[in-house]
Formats: sequence, structure tokens, C-alpha cells
Amino acid sequence: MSNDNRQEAAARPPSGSASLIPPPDATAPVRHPDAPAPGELLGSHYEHCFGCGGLQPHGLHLEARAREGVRVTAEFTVRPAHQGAPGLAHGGVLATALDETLGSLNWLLRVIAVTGRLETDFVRPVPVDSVLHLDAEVNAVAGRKIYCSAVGRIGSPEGPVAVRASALFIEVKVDHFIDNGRSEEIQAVMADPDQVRRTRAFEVNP
Ligand SMILES: CCCCCCCCCCCCCCCC(=O)SCCNC(=O)CCNC(=O)[C@H](O)C(C)(C)COP(=O)(O)OP(=O)(O)OC[C@H]1O[C@@H](n2cnc3c(N)ncnc32)[C@H](O)[C@@H]1OP(=O)(O)O
Repeated sequence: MSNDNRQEAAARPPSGSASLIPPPDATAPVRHPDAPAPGELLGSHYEHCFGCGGLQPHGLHLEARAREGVRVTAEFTVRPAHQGAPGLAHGGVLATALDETLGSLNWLLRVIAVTGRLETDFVRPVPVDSVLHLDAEVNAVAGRKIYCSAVGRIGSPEGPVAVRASALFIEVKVDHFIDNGRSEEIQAVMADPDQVRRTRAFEVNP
């Protein structure tokens, strides 16, 4: 994203409902010292995830890349399977791409968090075969609440804005998934020592 475009995105007034505006005691996000270096791919948090999983045949296969600060970028190619209107991306699919990109920011904080609220502006239609360039950052943190925003541009990081989102993620423990997930998938994940070690490491967030 060019400096001009980033300034334009940053300068827009906070949009959305009151619960997406950080409270006065919110603090600036702090990138974890063990976060992937700027430029590195973050990798998938779960191989069957619809947003980022490599083993999910119906998924979006998003690959988020760490940037400076608490910011990530990702590219999403709109396929024919993602259509809503003829030749155009479905809005719900675009919201998913935004949700996934925003969710990956928590890897830079080294916090496990889920989407509590996601508000999306659909600014212009996104044709099939176009590449949506997503750029997301955490704006503030207040206790377990993580306030973030994202923009998606068509064709290049400097392309026209197609979608914007503001979101609130809520930090959770691993037990959130163990207690609520279907036992079949939870047992499969628990049988993978790498996945358990990776996820548990996030709970000990110094
Ligand atoms: C072994 C296993 C391995 C697992 C390995 C994978 C691990 C890594 C997976 C990551 C996955 C990411 C994937 C992409 C991102 C998704 O798509 S996540 C999926 C979609 N989201 C969900 O399913 C979340 C469903 N909702 C919930 O479970 C619960 O409502 C929540 C969000 C955990 C909150 O419940 P809670 O913990 O009881 O918290 P609660 O006290 O209600 O709220 C805390 C604060 O947040 C505020 N808040 C809560 N919800 C909202 C809201 N909707 N609007 C405004 N404010 C809210 C509350 O007002 C409260 O504020 P304060 O009073 O503190 O000021």
C-alpha cells in the first residue's frame, strides 16, 4: 500500500457501532517479541480452516504475511466458486476473507482470540478472477478486547478500495475450542502434538 493510500485509509473517521470504538483506557497494541518477522508468512492456524487451511478443498486458502507493527497483508483470488451475482464475488465470502485476515493479526500479539463483532462496508463490486489485496492492523487493545480494521483493494495494494471492515476480537483460552468444538475434530487436533504445543504456547503469553 502506498503512503498516500495508507494515509487515506487511516484518516477516515472511525466507522461502525459504538462497541467497535476503543474505550479511553485502551492501549496501543504490542507486537510479541516472538512474532514472525515482517515479510514472513504466518501459516495456517488449522489445516481444515475455511479461511486459511491448506487441506480445505472449498476454502479461500488465504496466506497472511506479517508486516511492521501489528499489521498483516494477504491476497485473495476470487474464484468462480465464490460468486454471488454473475461474475461477482459474494459479499459473505468477502467478509470471510476480511475476518480471516483480521484474525491472523492475533498471531502477532501471540493471543488466541475469536471474532466477537465484524462490520463490513462493501464499497465496490469485486469481479471473479480479480485479486483482492487485504491490509489489516490492530488499532487498540483493552483487556481481552482487540480492536482492529482492514481494507481490501482490487488488483494491487494501491488499487481501488472494494471492502473495509472494523472488528472486535475477544481473547479466549484453548478450552473455548475444546469445550465447544465437535469431539471428532477436537480429538484429531489433540492427537497432533505440534498443534497442541503451538496452541498452548499462546496461552503462556508473557
Ligand atoms: C486444541 C484446540 C486447538 C485450537 C486451534 C485453533 C486456535 C485458533 C483459532 C482461531 C480461529 C480464528 C478464525 C477466524 C476468526 C473467526 O471466525 S472466530 C469464529 C467466530 N466467532 C465465534 O464463534 C465467537 C462466538 N462467541 C463467543 O464464543 C463468545 O461470545 C465470546 C466472543 C468468546 C465472548 O464471550 P465471553 O468470553 O463470555 O466474554 P464476555 O464476558 O461476554 O465479553 C467480554 C467483553 O467483550 C465484549 N463483547 C463480547 N462480544 C461482543 C460483541 N459481539 N460486540 C461487542 N462487544 C462484545 C463484552 O461486552 C465484554 O466487554 P467488557 O464488559 O469486558 O467491557
